Amino acid sequence: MTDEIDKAPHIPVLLGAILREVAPVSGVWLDGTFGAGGYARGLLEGGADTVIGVDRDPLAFEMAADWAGSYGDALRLKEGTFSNLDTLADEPLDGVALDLGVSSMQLDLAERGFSFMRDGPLDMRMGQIGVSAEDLVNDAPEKLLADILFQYGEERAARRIAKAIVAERLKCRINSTLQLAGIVEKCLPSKKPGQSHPATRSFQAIRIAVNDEFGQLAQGLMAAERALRPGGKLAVVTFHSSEDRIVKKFMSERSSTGGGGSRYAPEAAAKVPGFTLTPRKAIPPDADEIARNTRARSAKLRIATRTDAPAQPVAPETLGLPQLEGF
Ligand SMILES: C[S@@+](CC[C@H](N)C(=O)[O-])C[C@H]1O[C@@H](n2cnc3c(N)ncnc32)[C@H](O)[C@@H]1O
Repeated sequence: MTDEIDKAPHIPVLLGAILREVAPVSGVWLDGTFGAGGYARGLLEGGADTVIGVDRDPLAFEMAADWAGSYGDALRLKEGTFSNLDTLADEPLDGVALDLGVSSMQLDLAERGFSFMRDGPLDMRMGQIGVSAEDLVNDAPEKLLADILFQYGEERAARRIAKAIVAERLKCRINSTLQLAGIVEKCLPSKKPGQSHPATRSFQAIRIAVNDEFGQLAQGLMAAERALRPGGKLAVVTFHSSEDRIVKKFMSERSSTGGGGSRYAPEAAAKVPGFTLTPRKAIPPDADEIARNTRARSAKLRIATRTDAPAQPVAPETLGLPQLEGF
């Protein structure tokens, strides 16, 4: 099955910027999105003593089998989700890196069902457990489908597409990627040159729902706060605005002192920041990186440095996580 994977080397996004910003790299890092191993290798070559490579997709480790051993004990691979990354590390961490989304290996394999360009079963699960895209598309109530398309894909035609999906599934089960892409395409004006494929936002939304990507991210950021030692670095690369909003809100909430108590509201205790923002703003890829790798176009890197304050959970509302009724 792995023959379908494009043999062109995977180009890790914003890895150079991470290595530059956190320099000198040292100690134990956890790469929570191992994928093709680009970050893990970069961190090891850049000075990390150990990298714990985590991925929810066992394919990532299958694909690394021919090179991972050359790093000996310095590279430890663990199948799992980064939402509980603190339980996957045995020692306080010097760094956590997250490079969100799907890998090109996953997109390349038609049978994984991520791509509207390749016909395959409507699966979209990064790990091989849980509800698939086929289950969601055929069983979810119309309102929930519309909410998913709107909230997770920012798809303005969400209601129209959800209605078309429900009409189609009354006739036959929707079970292939091209079948779903066709339904979406019929609801939208045809693609003009330079525009993305009409099904892009719907596929993104359904993938995010199937893999609970926003919930994973929120939990993963809190788990990183628990796992990092004082001075440890949290580096997160996102690819769309909803993901970046969650990271930005988390980092801003956990790096603020929140005004603290005042004579009018003495009960509002000052917050003790778990991170400082280093740097304060998101780092985009430079023109060279975008020219080399179009996937980097929409990427943003945010980095925060752990303080010695105890870790504190952050409520989902504070992070602006969409609350979907019935999901
Ligand atoms: C964009 S790729 C990472 C590419 C990697 N940085 C590299 O340079 O090769 C994202 C990877 O993260 C994995 N992933 C996504 N969400 C995850 C989660 N919540 N827990 C663990 N792995 C996850 C996916 O399965 C995929 O392999």
